Amino acid sequence: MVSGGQASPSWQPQQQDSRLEVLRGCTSFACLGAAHALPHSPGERFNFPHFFILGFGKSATMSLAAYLGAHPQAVNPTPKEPWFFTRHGDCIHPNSSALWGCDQQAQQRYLVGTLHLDVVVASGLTRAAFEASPDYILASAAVVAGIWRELPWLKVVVSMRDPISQKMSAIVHWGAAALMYVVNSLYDRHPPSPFCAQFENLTANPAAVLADLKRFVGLDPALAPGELPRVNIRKSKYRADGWPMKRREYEHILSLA
Ligand SMILES: Nc1ncnc2c1ncn2[C@@H]1O[C@H](COP(=O)(O)OS(=O)(=O)O)[C@@H](OP(=O)(O)O)[C@H]1O
Repeated sequence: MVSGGQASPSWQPQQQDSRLEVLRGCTSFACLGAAHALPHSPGERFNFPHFFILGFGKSATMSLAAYLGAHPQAVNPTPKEPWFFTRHGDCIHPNSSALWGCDQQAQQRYLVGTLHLDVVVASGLTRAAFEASPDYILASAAVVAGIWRELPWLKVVVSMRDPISQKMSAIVHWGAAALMYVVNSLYDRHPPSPFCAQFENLTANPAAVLADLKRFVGLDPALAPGELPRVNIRKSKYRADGWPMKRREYEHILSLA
């Protein structure tokens, strides 16, 4: 067993340990790693955490997170956007040349308080914890490598949108056309490859894209909510009738795209 949830690098799972037993009480990524080195027992369905949703701004990321979060097998994070690896986990230590790692107490808060490890363990790994922090998609190579080092089993969902309409939406919502980068190749390189939810396909044919998405993350399609919600809809809040775009505005968007 892992004492206090702290798996030391030399710790080796005993034959009688099950993944679930090791996970119970884990308070560190090292402990999660030790648990995931053990095979699933029959009936266990998910890893912990199981997937991240990484969306480019204005690509229906919040609707996707709401859709998957409404699935009875999903466990929603608290808060919805934890920003753990980039802001709140004390993961990047300035003035240090060592590999980054996240603060130990912050890891515990994240695994237990944010991702609800106890709920997932109580379900016998039949529920999937996830999170959706928008800025992970733009994180530095060091942060992305760190995420993979700590959670190599993670499944990644990326939402994307045609850059022109993405920027128009950003101008309406935020007053500025946010830059959009290509998916960090480090996400791309790590198996399994991310699932790309392309906004135009998703909104034109939600049933087909959502069916593929549920297959990818392993949530039971029979239990899924019926429809993709409409979160952050421009028409309900902002400039419902659009605005006469100036040529220089359009050229600016084109230059960003
Ligand atoms: N179900 C559905 N159908 C059609 N369109 C949808 C849907 N859900 C979200 N959206 C559109 O996605 C835009 C908001 O995206 P995000 O939630 O990713 O925005 S944010 O970056 O998190 O603020 C925003 O785009 P615009 O309306 O073009 O501004 C939403 O309208």
